[in-house]
Amino acid sequence: MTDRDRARAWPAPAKLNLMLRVVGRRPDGYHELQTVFQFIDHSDWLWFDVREDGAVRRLDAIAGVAEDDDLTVRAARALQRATGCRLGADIRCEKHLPMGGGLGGGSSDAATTLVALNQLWGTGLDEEALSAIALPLGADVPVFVRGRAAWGEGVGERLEPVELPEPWYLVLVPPCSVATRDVFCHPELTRDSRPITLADFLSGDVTNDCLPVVRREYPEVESALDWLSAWGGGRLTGTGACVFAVFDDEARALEAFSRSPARMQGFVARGLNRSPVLGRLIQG
Ligand SMILES: C[C@](O)(CO)[C@H](O)COP(=O)(O)OP(=O)(O)OC[C@H]1O[C@@H](n2ccc(N)nc2=O)[C@H](O)[C@@H]1O
Ligand SMILES: Nc1ncnc2c1ncn2[C@@H]1O[C@H](COP(=O)(O)OP(=O)(O)OP(=O)(O)O)[C@@H](O)[C@H]1O
Repeated sequence: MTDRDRARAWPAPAKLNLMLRVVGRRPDGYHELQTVFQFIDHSDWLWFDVREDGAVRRLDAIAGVAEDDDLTVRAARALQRATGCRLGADIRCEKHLPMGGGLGGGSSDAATTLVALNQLWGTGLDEEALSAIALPLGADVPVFVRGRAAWGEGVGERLEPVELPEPWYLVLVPPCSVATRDVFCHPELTRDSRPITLADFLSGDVTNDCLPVVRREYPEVESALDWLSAWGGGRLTGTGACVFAVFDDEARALEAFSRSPARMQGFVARGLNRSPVLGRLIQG
């Protein structure tokens, strides 16, 4: 990335679900969850050039995702529809976050697009209005728009900001992709967990109800979790495939990563209670 590119780039950070309980199912098939979201400083990067002709174009292809299905393009068009804005955009996206990884990469790309174009187009929507456009794009998009670590309920749209420790995480990316829909459709998914409180989570209840199903269906996830057990235990983010372990300092996380088997992809990242998108927004 050149210095000029870096100055104009917008981050789309990953999230981790530090716990995930499935506490019910709505009539439309969506699942009622309890979860805790925290951002990490590992991001996709996006660039926007405003167009006067109203067209929305994606300049970098993403394998397996058609331009009209791309969440950045859908987000830009949703913002145009909601505001009547006649401007368009050329959108570039440098992907670093794995797809189907449970890191929310596509959702974060969509949220950054909403926040950035709201500023660049001068459409002036507040956080509440942007979140309302975000939810139909995906259950994870609102938390990225709001940009604060949160306790989430409903399908993830009822969000309460939380201040958490900001430890270091070793995130392993198993060589498989997990479709969120497949996990939520699985006959053996536990759907009636007892709801807990934030205090329960803070005192150590970090269950992810998707784990037993994902562990069984994806041996690659199981072996990453087994390997992390030597480092205090691994957790699944969202519906996977990524798993993570928590460390007090970066050096120890890097040491663990350096000892992981060669076939294990991954990275070390810091937990963040504020999304870097908020900082980029202030910068203009
Ligand atoms: C698992 C999480 O990542 C936790 O943060 C999210 O709940 C998933 O969010 P997402 O990837 O934005 O999910 P969406 O794109 O809205 O939904 C994908 C599919 O997963 C299922 N789905 C998703 C979320 C939810 N609470 N219940 C569901 O049953 C639905 O079948 C849906 O068709
Ligand atoms: N810009 C985009 N980046 C990534 N995926 C996209 C994008 N646009 C659409 N998609 C689609 O969204 C799907 C989910 O991608 P995403 O990166 O959000 O996975 P994920 O991290 O597992 O999501 P989640 O944690 O929200 O379940 C992809 O498989 C792809 O088909």
